[in-house]
Amino acid sequence: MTIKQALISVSDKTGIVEFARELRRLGVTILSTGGTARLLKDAGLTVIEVSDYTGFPEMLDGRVKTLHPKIHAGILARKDSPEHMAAMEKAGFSGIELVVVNLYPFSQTVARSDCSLEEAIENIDIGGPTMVRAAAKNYKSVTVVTDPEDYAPLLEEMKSAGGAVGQELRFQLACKAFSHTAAYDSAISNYLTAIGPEDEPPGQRQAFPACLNLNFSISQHLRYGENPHQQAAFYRDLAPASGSLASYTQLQGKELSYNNIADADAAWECVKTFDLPACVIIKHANPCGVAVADTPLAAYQLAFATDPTSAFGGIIAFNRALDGAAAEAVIKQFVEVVIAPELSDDAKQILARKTNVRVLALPLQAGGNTFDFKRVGGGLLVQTPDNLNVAEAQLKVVTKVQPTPQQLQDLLFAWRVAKFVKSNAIVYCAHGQTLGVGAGQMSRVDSARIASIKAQNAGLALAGSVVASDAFFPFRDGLDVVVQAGAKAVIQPGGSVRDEEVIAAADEQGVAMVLTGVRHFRH
Ligand SMILES: NC(=O)c1ncn([C@@H]2O[C@H](COP(=O)(O)O)[C@@H](O)[C@H]2O)c1NC=O
Repeated sequence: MTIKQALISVSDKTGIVEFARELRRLGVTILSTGGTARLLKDAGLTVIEVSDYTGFPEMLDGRVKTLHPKIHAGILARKDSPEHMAAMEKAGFSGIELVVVNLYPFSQTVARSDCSLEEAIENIDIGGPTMVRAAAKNYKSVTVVTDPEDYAPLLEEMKSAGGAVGQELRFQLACKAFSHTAAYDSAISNYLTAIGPEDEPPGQRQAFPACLNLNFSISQHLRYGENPHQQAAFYRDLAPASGSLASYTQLQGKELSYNNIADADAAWECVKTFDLPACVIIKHANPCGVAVADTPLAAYQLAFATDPTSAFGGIIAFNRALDGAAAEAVIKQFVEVVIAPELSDDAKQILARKTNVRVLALPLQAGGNTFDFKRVGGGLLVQTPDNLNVAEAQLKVVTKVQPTPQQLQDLLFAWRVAKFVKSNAIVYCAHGQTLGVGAGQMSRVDSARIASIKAQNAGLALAGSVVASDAFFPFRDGLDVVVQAGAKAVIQPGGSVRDEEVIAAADEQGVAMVLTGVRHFRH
């Protein structure tokens, strides 16, 4: 479909002058709205103002600019329909073969904490989506562009095809256009259904919209899901939070699997919470070894030592640049995925010896998802993420014995790890290293037993260790198990009806206990 006439009306004016200049070189007539037309004219381009074209001036503060039959008939007329063409001729209208529109910045506007409802409403674009949807519907006759990233490929195609655009690209751009307006309307619906009919101060807004619209775009089709008989795909947020897993760059290795991505996320979120150089090894969504040390190599060696059996086929994440020494150690074990903020050239070369190992580089930045989701039959559970990190000042010592400064440091480390272990979680630690992890048990006392068995299997002594419990001890039995195993200090939320009995048991056995006042269930 050869492009003779284009309509350009954009809020985001990135690259528009250069693009329009190339269109003019290809002999395209340009129709344009107020601000866009001014910009193009100032750049020396010949442009027809939409208001001159329709003979109808913009009105109502720009609420009506392009909403005119001459524009919409030009976009919606089917070139392959003799009836449409005859009707156009009778009306004296000409066709518009290219629509270049991007919308008022609604999401950016409402993201501002001082945005009023009135301002939000004025940033709801009406004429733009109308043209975009019309052009996308009529993609067999019209090309629609909503993203400046598409200017270059479109020009390339037009230049190579004498000013025409093929059906494949027109269809692709139409799909993108409908996704664009869907995401736009989703943002409006999410915003408006989260507030009342009156303009409320932003602080009083409900966090949860009455109608929750989610927009994700496909990042990759996966070979299969959690199991080979399940089909799967990975979708990314349209704008992933900074430093989140979806922003990874894969440097080498086999294609990521569904389980790889889930475990890589757990590893990355966990390792990101540490300030010191840290290493986290994940298996089946649980940390099987975590450590902080002076170097990535030392952190890896300590993390691996926690549970070498489970580390087999694990996902390993670092919060520091991976150097050659650490890479050399890592490739000695069977590893599925290695993640680091960056990798030295040495590390890259060493990992390249194991061509199957997936290596991901991810910017180490703060930021995370706004909501966590869990699908249940016929519904969706939504919550804010568990991004609470307890500080030393918030801890309450409840026993006669006070923890030593070293124990306090280890208790905080153990507490951070416990947050990433499936409940019921029991985590033994010492000197910035996990010694035994009990995960996902239905009873806390069993988790405590399993964690000590695992430490024993790894040849790690628990005498003098500290231990974290992700939620309170409902009875003294769990505490008795960890003390018997050798723990000398315990961190737990408190809040059980039997707290007194549990604290008395700690006093009786001469161990220190600190309460966090918050729990970290993870399911
Ligand atoms: N009302 C209309 O008829 C209308 N037609 C186009 N727009 C929008 O106006 C913006 C461009 O305006 P300008 O060219 O004046 O900078 C674009 O984001 C476009 O989507 C309109 N604005 C809002 O609805």
